[in-house]
Amino acid sequence: MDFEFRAQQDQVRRSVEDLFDFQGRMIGRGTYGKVFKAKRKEGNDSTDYALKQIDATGQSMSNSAIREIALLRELNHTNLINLQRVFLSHVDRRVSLLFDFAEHDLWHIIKYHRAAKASKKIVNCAPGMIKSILYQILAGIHYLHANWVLHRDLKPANILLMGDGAERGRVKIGDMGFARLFTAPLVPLSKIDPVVVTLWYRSPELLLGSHHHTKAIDLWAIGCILYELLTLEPLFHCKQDDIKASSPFNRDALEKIFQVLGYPSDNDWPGIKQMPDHPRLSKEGFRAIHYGHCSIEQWMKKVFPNGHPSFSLDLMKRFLTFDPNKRITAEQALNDPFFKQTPLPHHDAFYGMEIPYGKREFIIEEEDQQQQQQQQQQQQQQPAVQPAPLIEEPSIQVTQENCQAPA
Ligand SMILES: Cc1ccc(-n2nc(C(C)(C)C)cc2NC(=O)NCCO)cc1
Repeated sequence: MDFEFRAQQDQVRRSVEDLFDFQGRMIGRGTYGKVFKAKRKEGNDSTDYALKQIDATGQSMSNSAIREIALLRELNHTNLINLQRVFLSHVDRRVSLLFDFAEHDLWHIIKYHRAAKASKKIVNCAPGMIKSILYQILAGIHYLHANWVLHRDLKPANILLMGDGAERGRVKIGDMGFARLFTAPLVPLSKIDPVVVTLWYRSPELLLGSHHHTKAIDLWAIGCILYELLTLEPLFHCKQDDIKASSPFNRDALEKIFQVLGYPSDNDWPGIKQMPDHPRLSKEGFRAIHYGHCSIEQWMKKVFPNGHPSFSLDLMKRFLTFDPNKRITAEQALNDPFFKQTPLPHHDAFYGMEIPYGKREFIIEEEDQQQQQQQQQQQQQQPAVQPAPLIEEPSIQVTQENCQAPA
């Protein structure tokens, strides 16, 4: 290495700390890094950025950083998160990725509407909001699939939406890689298991041990997200006990899918018998007869006895098709008549409404928490405050009474 040239470069090269202010403004933490809300220190650029700091000390971390940079620099679509710049710091072996900052995401938006429903607070949403969000998700995923890129972990937390500004209401699909992106600020980050993943959006072929990740896997997840946007409840809500150790076969997740869709017949999914874990279905006591009365029509009739003004059950069924080879593609979904009916999808999903959702909250680092708690104790001479429990979604059975999803 030309150490003299490198020393010269280091002199002129400005570090991310020189250029951006982000200390104490962490908005996410996960398997390989932290994400901060950052602002330029100089000039009159008042834009907010998301700064992802990856500790590339370990081999796997630097491999994931390389993979992320290599992928994102090849992608360019209005509905995908945009990698603006990369900073490499030799000193602390840290990689910093600068992204557009998205104020909102579907995890928070759904949580907001659930809380409003629970407290019987009416929230005015534009009639076409869900349709616009769905259309933009499909547009972003269609672009990924057209470039032979699969997402593999679509879920509400990975569907970002821009706040007020030039791209107001624009969906930006990301991959936050956070098992629990947002926690109660008082929970020490070290208590969060970064590996726990949610099964709620996982397709039946993956649950039956398929080793082939396909585009259809992403479309199943979109069907689950659509349902959750409409009802504010996860469609296939199942216990998330120790998923790390278990095989892809998850009894609870499959049980929930069969309860909603019924048990797949050989005609529904001829290829089910070739699934690696198909033999476990009968061993684990699954019988078609147990689900004879179950179907998505029955399920939706229970949830929306009078139908729902802004969605198409046919389209929902096309996403939630057992056989991945029969499942709708992103391109077919974008061309569905649903998107040609008023209200038409809009590039601003919040078009025609005020944005009621709060701004992102900063996550307090564990050491800061301890410092804060010590200060609180000193002030109050009270016993140590126990960390608040993780925010877990309470599961409530969706009924017509409590199902007032955003229109
Ligand atoms: C290792 C790795 C982590 C994340 C990504 N990734 N992939 C995408 C898609 C949705 C455009 C495909 C986006 C990202 N990365 C991010 O969204 N990064 C922002 C905060 O983590 C890729 C690779």
